[in-house]
Amino acid sequence: MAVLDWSTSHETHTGMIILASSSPRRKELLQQIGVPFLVKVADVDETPMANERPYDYVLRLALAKATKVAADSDLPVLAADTTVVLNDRILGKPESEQHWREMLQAMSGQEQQVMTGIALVHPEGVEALVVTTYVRFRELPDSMIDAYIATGEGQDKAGGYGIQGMGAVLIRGIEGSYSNVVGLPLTEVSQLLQSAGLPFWVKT
Ligand SMILES: Cc1cn([C@H]2C[C@H](O)[C@@H](COP(=O)(O)OP(=O)(O)OP(=O)(O)O)O2)c(=O)[nH]c1=O
Repeated sequence: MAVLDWSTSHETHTGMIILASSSPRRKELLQQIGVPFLVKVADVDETPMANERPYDYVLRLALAKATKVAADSDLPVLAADTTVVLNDRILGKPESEQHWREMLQAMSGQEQQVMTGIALVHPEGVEALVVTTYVRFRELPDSMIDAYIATGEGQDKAGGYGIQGMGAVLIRGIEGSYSNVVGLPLTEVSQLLQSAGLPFWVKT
């Protein structure tokens, strides 16, 4: 398969979609499975609604991002939203160093869920779903939390860590999709594209 930087290519191409995301991780993941795409960023308020369940929250935001970008686009639009869920509570991106430390302390030795909502808006309709991965953290001594915060790595990420980076050492194990934790569940994305009739290299 030829390697092209689809995300910066502006030539029209069969199967081209728009990725409605500012996330470099999502861009890399979509490139990884050979989907041709352009990037358009969806500016959406990510504040949870009062008493909103995490599942409903990630689904709502994925749909909001996809439909916002689709309003000005002719191509199919894919969007996603990832959050970390601990005891049914949404842990978003750290708002301060204190908040970040508290999140890591709360996740120490615990199992959390990482939920990603994905939405695809295409000429035939709108499809959306949520994928959940279970992530178990090791016990984190305060010295390790301090050292991880000092790396700055998890600051822009849900839950304040990145499994794909140094954050890998915080984790005892996962059950479910790895790419889902990084921000885009690739198996489900491929299934969504196929069910919408979009050309994809996996033939079933
Ligand atoms: C838990 C975890 C999250 N993340 C990332 C995935 C998402 O990019 C981010 C969660 O924030 P999101 O709001 O889902 O995404 P975003 O703000 O980065 O991008 P956009 O809304 O424009 O699509 O956290 C990791 O990269 N690694 C991890 O281990």
